[in-house]
Amino acid sequence: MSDTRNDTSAAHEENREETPGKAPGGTGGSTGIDPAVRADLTRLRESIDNIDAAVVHMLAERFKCTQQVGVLKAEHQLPPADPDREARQIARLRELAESARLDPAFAEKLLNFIIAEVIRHHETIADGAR
Ligand SMILES: C=C(O[C@@H]1C=C(C(=O)O)C=C[C@H]1O)C(=O)O
Repeated sequence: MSDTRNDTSAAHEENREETPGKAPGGTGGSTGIDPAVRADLTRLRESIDNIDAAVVHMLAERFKCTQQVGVLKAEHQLPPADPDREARQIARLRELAESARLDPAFAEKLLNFIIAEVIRHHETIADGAR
């Protein structure tokens, strides 16, 4: 069978005996890892941590803006969701994702996830204004 997910070869069975997440052939943890590989992993993980921090800060700023939009909408009896605006944002984000070599479907899912939370906030703000 060519589907490696269903591979029952001896090598595959051997790999399955290793603890998931641990380097094969060593004592486990980081002790068996080549120092050069360890250094690369550390460097990359430091960048990942910085990026994750930037994402959190950017999201926090975005939610500060959307909260203000929610207050404006509640004050002027506007609906929490604006599907036309969302469609334009999704089209734009998909294009940006493509040029950045990010999966556009993933970018769309992420934006929809964020927008759903924003709409929930706007509904809460509107409920409080009633
Ligand atoms: C923030 C707004 O409210 C909602 C949330 C959006 C968003 O998070 O980008 C976009 C459209 C609306 O459904 C808005 O109308 O601009």
